[in-house]
Amino acid sequence: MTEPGSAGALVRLSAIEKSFGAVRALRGVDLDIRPGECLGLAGHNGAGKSTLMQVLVGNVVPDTGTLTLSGEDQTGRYGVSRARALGVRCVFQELSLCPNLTVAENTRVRHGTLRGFGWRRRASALIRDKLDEIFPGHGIGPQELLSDLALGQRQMVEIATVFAGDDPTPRLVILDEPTSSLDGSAASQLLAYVRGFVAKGGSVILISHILGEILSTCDRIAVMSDGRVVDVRPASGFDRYSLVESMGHVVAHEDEAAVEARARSAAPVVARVSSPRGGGALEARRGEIIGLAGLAGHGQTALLVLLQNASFRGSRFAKVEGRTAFVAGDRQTDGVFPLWSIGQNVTIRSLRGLTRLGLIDPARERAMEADWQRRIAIRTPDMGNNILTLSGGNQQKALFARALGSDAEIILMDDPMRGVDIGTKQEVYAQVRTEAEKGRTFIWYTTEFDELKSCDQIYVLRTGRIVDELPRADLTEARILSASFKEEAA
Ligand SMILES: Nc1ncnc2c1ncn2[C@@H]1O[C@H](COP(=O)(O)OP(=O)(O)OP(=O)(O)O)[C@@H](O)[C@H]1O
Repeated sequence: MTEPGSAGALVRLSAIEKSFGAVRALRGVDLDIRPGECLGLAGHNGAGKSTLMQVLVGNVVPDTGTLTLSGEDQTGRYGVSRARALGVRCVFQELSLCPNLTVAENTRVRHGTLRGFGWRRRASALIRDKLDEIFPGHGIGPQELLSDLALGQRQMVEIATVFAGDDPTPRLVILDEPTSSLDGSAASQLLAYVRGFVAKGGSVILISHILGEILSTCDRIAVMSDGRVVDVRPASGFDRYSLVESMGHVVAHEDEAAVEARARSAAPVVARVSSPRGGGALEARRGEIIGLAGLAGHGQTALLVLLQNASFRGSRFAKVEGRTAFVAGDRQTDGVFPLWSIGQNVTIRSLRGLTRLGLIDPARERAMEADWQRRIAIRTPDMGNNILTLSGGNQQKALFARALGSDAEIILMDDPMRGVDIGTKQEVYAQVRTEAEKGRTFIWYTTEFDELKSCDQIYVLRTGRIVDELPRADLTEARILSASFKEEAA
């Protein structure tokens, strides 16, 4: 689908095909990227977006097709170092920095020219300046260990290392779901920076499941489905609904997606956290969907972990009445068992209920796997495949299936919709609501404001304390932002 008027393309991909065993990830992709433009790339989980980007950065060699950069055919001689030398850089969906190195050391790993006497000082200055430029007020020190940073901060470092340096100057930067673990404020900072970068002649490919940011930031949008580019238009030619339609989904209007505001039920309290660090207390009643909001890294994950631990060992600060399951947001570190199959990853939390005569019954295990593959649309030809053969969003679905399919009465969700496509999100929201109506309780940390509309009661955290509590009926973005920033504004 090469468009007219694309003669000056920086990159041209033509008829690109790639299969992984039986899976045809790319089925003849044609796409141009122009200098000075931000191209949005949208599509369902498993559509082939990340695979296409892996071709662009030289990690994956296509089976057939051609890649042209600045008019020069790269076929047969393209790889990671050539891509880098030509100014192609990428922020991957799964963060790729080394957790046991500092921010500055990670910068050194990415930038080979930072060698010789004084490299540490130069690396620190390079990353500090870029972080200051993209994310003013970030609060990250170059000598901090990556493993000590919150997920959102790690993502900021990853983004800053990719834009930093001129060895050579980045010409095309691919951002694969860059805002998925950033809070709204950091996400806006990044998108403003992207606009500035393309205004100076750089090119950006922005992959995101958050359609608002694609629509507001990109000049053109390409939609992928089942390994093909099925639509390319100027961003002004799409709105939220036509974009979702072109991805092959039917979108619910926001009002339908939101939970109807209702008075707080008189059901028994099943989870209680007493005034962490001197703030307000949290109470969750049976059948409620509780939202946790606030800037990323302000204690929401710690609160969920406290509840999870309290359900096993008890705690002075939290009381939990019932079995819990945890849906991790940081799937790489806390979610998937990387050596196991997709099916094993789904059933692990439910094995006790799948036994016969004290042994795991393989037939019941397979039945549960098949049931959840269907219910949550995990795209794979075989649930026996390794979990890492799934696209990022499909891995996240498997983690949902693990929790929802378990016997847990309280589901703790740590910003779990990262990377999940819009169609699946709507299905999961509906399932959460149905399960809550049946009496399950959800405590749900989210960095997406729209997801708070699915909650009954919302708590805002700042510096580890609960600083505001509001029912769904009082939810406004202004109120969440004001509670999140009050101290800084004072
Ligand atoms: N290394 C691999 N081995 C086997 N299958 C793979 C591999 N990498 C990708 N796939 C498959 O290729 C297809 C495309 O995956 P890809 O990650 O490109 O999708 P995506 O559009 O980026 O999805 P998401 O939005 O979930 O990130 C999927 O069916 C995935 O399971």
